[in-house]
Amino acid sequence: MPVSTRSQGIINNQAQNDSNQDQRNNPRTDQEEYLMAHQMRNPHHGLKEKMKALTLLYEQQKLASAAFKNPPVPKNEEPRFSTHPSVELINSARRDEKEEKGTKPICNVMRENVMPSSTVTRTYVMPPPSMVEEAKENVALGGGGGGGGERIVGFSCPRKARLSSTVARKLSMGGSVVPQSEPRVTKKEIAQDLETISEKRSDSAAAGTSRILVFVRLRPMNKKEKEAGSRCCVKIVNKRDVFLTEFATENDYLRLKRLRGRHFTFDSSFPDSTTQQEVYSTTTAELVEDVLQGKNGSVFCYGATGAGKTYTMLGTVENPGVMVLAIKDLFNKIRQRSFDGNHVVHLSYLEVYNETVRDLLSPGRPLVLREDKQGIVAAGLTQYRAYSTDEVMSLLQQGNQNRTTEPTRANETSSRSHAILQVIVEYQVKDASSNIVNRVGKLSLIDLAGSERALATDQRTLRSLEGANINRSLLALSSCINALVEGKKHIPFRNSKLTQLLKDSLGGACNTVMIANIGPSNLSFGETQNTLHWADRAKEIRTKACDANEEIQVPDSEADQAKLLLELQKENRELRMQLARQQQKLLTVQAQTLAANSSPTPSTTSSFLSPLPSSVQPNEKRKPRASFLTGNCFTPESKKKSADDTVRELKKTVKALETEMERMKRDHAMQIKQKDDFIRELSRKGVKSSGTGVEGTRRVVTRASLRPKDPPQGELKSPSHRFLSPAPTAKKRSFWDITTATSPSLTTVNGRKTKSHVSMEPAAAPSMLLQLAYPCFWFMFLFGPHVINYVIQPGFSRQRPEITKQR
Ligand SMILES: Nc1ncnc2c1ncn2[C@@H]1O[C@H](COP(=O)(O)OP(=O)(O)OP(=O)(O)O)[C@@H](O)[C@H]1O
Repeated sequence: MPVSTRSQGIINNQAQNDSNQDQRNNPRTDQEEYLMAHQMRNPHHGLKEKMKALTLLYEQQKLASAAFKNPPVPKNEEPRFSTHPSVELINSARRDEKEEKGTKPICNVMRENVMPSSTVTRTYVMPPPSMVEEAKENVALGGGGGGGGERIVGFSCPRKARLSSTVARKLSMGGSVVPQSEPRVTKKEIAQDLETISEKRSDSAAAGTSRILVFVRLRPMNKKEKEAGSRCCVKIVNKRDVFLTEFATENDYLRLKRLRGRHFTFDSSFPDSTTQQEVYSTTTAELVEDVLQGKNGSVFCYGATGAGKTYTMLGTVENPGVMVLAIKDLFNKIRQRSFDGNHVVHLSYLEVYNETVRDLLSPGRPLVLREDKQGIVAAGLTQYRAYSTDEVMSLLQQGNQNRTTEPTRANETSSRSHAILQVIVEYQVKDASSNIVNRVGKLSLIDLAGSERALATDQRTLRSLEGANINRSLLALSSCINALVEGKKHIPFRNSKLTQLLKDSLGGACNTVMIANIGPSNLSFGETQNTLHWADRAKEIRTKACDANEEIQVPDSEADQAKLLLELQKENRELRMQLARQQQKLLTVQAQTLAANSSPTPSTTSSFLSPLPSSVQPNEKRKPRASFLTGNCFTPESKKKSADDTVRELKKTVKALETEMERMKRDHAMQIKQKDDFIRELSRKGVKSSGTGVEGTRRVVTRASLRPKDPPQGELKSPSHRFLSPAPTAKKRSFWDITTATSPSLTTVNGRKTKSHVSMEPAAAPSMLLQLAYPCFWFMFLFGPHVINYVIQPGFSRQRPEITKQR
C-alpha cells in the first residue's frame, strides 16, 4: 500500500521547532550537545525518533478515546489500561495483579493479542473522542490523500498533539501498536449481531439476490510464534472492523519511518477469544435454518495455512467446530419440526487433492465431475444415509482419517486438500394452511486448504507440488471472485476442480457464508493481508436469490381430499375432451393428406375404402385391411398409428392398385388379341365351309337368326351368346367371369354372371376392373356382330366351336 511521508515530515518539523524553542529557553548541557552532534551524523536517528513520537501520539489518542467511552475511573480505583513504565507510577502494577487473578476480564483481547515475551510499553492517557471514528477518519485520509493535514497510513494519529521525545523513544522500543482491549462478547450482543445480519440478508433477498456474508476470525498467537518473538499485527474493533498493521523492522531503513496498515470492515469479525459456539451462532445457525426451509446454503473457510480453518470447521473433541455444531443443530431441529417424525439426512464428504476429486467416505478411484440439472456432481460419490448425530460424527471422523494432511513448516497437521462435506436434508412439515410440505435443503461445509507461499511450507518437495496445486485452485477461486464482483458474463469456474465444485455456492441460488481465518503474528502479515483482501472482495459477490425446494403434499382433511378428487376428475375430463378434439383434427389432416396423395378423381378415395380387387385380395381368408379410420381418441397411444404411417400405408395400397390395373390392362389386351385370332380363325373356317356348302346362297346373319331357338339349358342370356358360350360345366374363365368377378353382389346362375343380373343390381360404385372392362365389352358388342356378319357363312352358328379349348 502506498505510504505518504509528508505527514511525518510535517510532524517532524513541528517536533524540531519545539525542540529549538526549548533550546532557546534552556541552554544545552554538554551531554545534549553530544547527542545533537550524534543525531546530525546519523540522519536516521532523528527519523526514528519522530516515528516513535508518532506511535506514542497514536497510543495516547487511542487510550484517551477509550477512556472517554468508558466511565471515568474513580479516584481510588486503578486505571483500566496500563501504559508506559513511567506511568507505572499510576497503579499499573495493582491493575495487572487484579487482571491475572481474573477479577477483570475486560482486557482479554489485548492481553491475548500482545506478545507476553515482548517488551510492552504501556501508556495511560486522558479521554478524547471516539477511537473507532478517529481510526476510520485517518484511514480515509491515508487512502485518499486528504488535503493538508498530517497523513498517516494505518492507524489514527491525532494531529496537533505534542509529546516529549523521551516518551516517544521509549514507546518505540518494541511496544505493541494494538493496546486496546476488546470487551468479551455477550449473548445479547450476539443476538443483536444476528439481527443485523438477518436484516442484511432479507434486504438482499428482497432485491432478488443474496450477498455472500463474510466473517473474519482471528486465532490466538501460537507457541511457535511467541517463541519467534512475533508481535500482534491485527486488531479487531467493534466486532466488525479489522485493523492490520505492519511493523517496520529496525534494519529496514527504507521503510523505517513508515507504519503500514489497513482497515477492513466485515459483516462480523471475531477476536481470538471467540468461542466455537459464538462463531457457529453468528455465521452458520441461520444458514441451517434456511436449509430446513428447503434452501441451499454453503459455508467455506478461507485463509493461510495454520490460520485456523480446520479448527473453525471441524474443531476438537472439546471444542467442536461449525460442521459438528451445524449437524447437531440440524438433527435437533428436524426432530422438532418433522410432521411425521420421518426425515432423511444424506451425507457425502469429498476432497480435492492435487486437482483430483476423492471420496473421503469410501476412498477409491478419483471421481469425475459432471454437470447436470442439479449442478456440478461428482459421479460415483457415496451418499450415506445418517440417522443420528453420532452416526454423522463417526462418518466425519472416518472421512477425516482419509483426508490428506501432512506436517509443514507452518502447521503440523496441515490439510493439503480442500474438503467438502455436503448434507442433504429431506423432511415433511405442516405449513400455515395445514398442507403437508416436503422440504429438501442442502448444506455444504467447505474447509479449504491453506493459501500459502512456498516458503511458508517446504520447497522442492511433494509439499511444494501440493502447494502449487492449492495455490492454483485458490487462484482460480480468486479469478472467479473477481469476475463475479465485476459482473462479467463468463465466470471461469472450469479452471479448477475446486471452483467447479464451488460454482453453486458462489454463483448459484445459494446462501453463502465465507469465514476468513487469520493469524495475529506480524510474521504472517503478507498472508493475513492477502486473506483480508480476498475476503473484502468476496463481500461484493451476489448470488442468485435462493428459492425453497418444497412440494405441497396431499391435504389433510377428508373434505379437502374429496374436493381435490373432484377437481382432479374435472381436470381429467377436460383433458380427455381436449385430446379427442386434437385426435379429430389429426384425422381430418390425415384424410386431406391422403386425398392429396391419391388420384385426383373423387372416385379414387372411395376405391380405397372399397375392398381391393380379387387379385390383390387373395380369396382365402383375407384379413380385413385395417382402415386408417380405425381407432378413436381413447385408443391407447401404443396402438395409434401416426399420420405418417397411415399415409405411407395408403401410398402402398395405391401402388398395388396401380400395378393391378396395369396387369388387368395387359390381360385385356391379350384377350382382345385372342378374340381377334378367334375371329380370324372363324373367318378362315367360314371360307372353307362356304367352299363345301350351298353355293350361291349367302346367309345373312341377323341377331334373331343367331339366337338359337331352343337355347340349351344353362346357356347364358348374355351378349356373349353370339359366340356360343361354352358348356355350363366348363370351368374355363370367360370374359364375364373376369369382369363381374369383382362385383360380389351379383348373383350367379350356375356360378356364372349375367348382364341382366348386373342391370338388376342396385347401382354400385364400379370397380376399377369394371371400369376397364366396359370399353372392351362395348367394343365387342358393337363391332363384333358386324365382323361376324361380314365373314361368317350361314349355318356356322350351329357348329360348336371349341372356344374353350382354344382359350
Ligand atoms: N481459534 C482458535 N483457538 C485455539 N486454537 C486454534 C484456533 N484456531 C486455530 N487453532 C490452532 O491452530 C493450529 C492450526 O489450525 P488449523 O489446523 O485449523 O489451521 P488450518 O488453517 O486448517 O491450516 P491448514 O491450511 O494448513 O490445514 C491448530 O493446532 C489449532 O488447534
